[in-house]
Amino acid sequence: MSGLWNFKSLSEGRKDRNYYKQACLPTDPVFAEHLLKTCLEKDDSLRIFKIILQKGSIFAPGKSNMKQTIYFLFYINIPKLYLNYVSLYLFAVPIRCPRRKVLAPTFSPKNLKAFANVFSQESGILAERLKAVVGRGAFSAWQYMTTYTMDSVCRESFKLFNFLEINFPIIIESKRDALQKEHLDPNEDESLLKPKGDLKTFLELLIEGSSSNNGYSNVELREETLVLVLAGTDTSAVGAAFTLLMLAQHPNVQNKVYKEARWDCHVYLYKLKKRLTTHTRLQGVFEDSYRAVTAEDLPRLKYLDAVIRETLRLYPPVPFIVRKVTNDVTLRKYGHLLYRIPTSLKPVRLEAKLFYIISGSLIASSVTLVEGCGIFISIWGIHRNTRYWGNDAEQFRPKRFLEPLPHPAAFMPFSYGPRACLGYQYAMMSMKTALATIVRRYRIIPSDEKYTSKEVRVSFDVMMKDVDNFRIQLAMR
Ligand code: HEM
Repeated sequence: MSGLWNFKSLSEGRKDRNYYKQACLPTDPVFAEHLLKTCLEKDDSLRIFKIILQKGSIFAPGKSNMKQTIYFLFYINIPKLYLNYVSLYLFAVPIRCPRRKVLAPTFSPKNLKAFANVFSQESGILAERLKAVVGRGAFSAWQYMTTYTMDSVCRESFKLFNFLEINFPIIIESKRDALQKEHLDPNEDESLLKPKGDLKTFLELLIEGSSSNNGYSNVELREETLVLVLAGTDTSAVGAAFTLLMLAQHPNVQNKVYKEARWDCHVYLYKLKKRLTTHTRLQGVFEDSYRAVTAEDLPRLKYLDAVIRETLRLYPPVPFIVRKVTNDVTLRKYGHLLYRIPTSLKPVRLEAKLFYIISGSLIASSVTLVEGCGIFISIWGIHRNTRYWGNDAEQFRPKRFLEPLPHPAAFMPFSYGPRACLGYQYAMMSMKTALATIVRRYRIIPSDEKYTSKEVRVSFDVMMKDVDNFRIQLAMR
């Protein structure tokens, strides 16, 4: 990951203060939190994605209207970190990002509950597919996990192949018509485009959310659906695949996850049996560990939740976020540390009054990031910052997530602030369902049993991945 630090930086010095024109790489949550709440535009270095996704949510302009420096100075002077958080939240003027406004209700609790059925069905299919590799030595889990997330998202989006063809406007129009018709006549037969049951596709939910004048146009609908497909597939697949690696390398952790899933299953079964004495034909479905995971199970799988979070801490699928400064932002000293700039980024002309050199890094009393400056928030660095996570920051220890966070922004795999990931809960539910289903059926073993704690080597291309392609083995329970 060191490559992340080797980009070129040019600093334009201005008198009395430190000005950074090009690069800023905070690894401290205090600064990251401030920057993520004040700098809402994506940097131009991401223009290749802008070309693909056009103005889709991830790159849509975000309007920041916070008086950043004042709030920041206010909250860094308050000693209790959680108070800092509350004060910033209360003082921040709400952000208006029209694209996000329409997209956000798609992830309402009601819709999420309905999506859980899809995860459950797709996890069952995933577990069946994995049967083919059980007991047959090492294989790459990547293709299985990415098929699972792609199938789940696409079932909720619409038929991907239709989407790839040019007839997207026709699909939208027919869906608009169908929804309107349904609205007028609720007894009408179900549209062929609509999946069975309560579940609405992402596209239908977005069209519904676009019924007012401020809703999406057809072009915007296409952009947002593409955003959901791209943002929601590989990210969750990477998260789940890294968790499989961690479970393979830490058998004790895996045992706890397994016990939690089984125990939970029994409690559920017990309650269900009491209720279902007359519905005996259903009992067989729930009698063994093959029972599908339901939306109600997910909140109870607390240890699994901690395991996934600890994995995302050590191996965040999106290891850094790129933003652009649109108004000068000043970061000031707090505690003993101000701002760490790797020596390779040492500016040519720096005119601050106070400098500290700590182990090859330059620490200044205040840093002003000028308009146009690109910011790389290092999620990787924040997640391994020993100041917050302790000296064992590099260790896999899921128990940390059963305790309060050391700082609200110390854990941010889904980013932080007004432009944080919209699919956060969706992703957690999807990963939990798949992992709980796999662990209940199979024992996960490292690709080479001799190296149980082999260090994971990562590479970075758009997302962070395992160089060895997430290789594991499976055995029947
Ligand atoms: C483990 C899985 C995931 C991770 C690690 C992840 C991470 C992220 C990160 C870091 C950002 C923000 C980038 C920034 O702050 O500039 C983001 C934005 C976004 N994500 Fe996710 N994501 C995940 C899953 C999903 C899923 C499943 C969906 C939807 C189905 C989704 C939809 C979005 C959208 C729409 C945005 C743009 C939000 C905005 O700019 O207003 N993500 N995600």
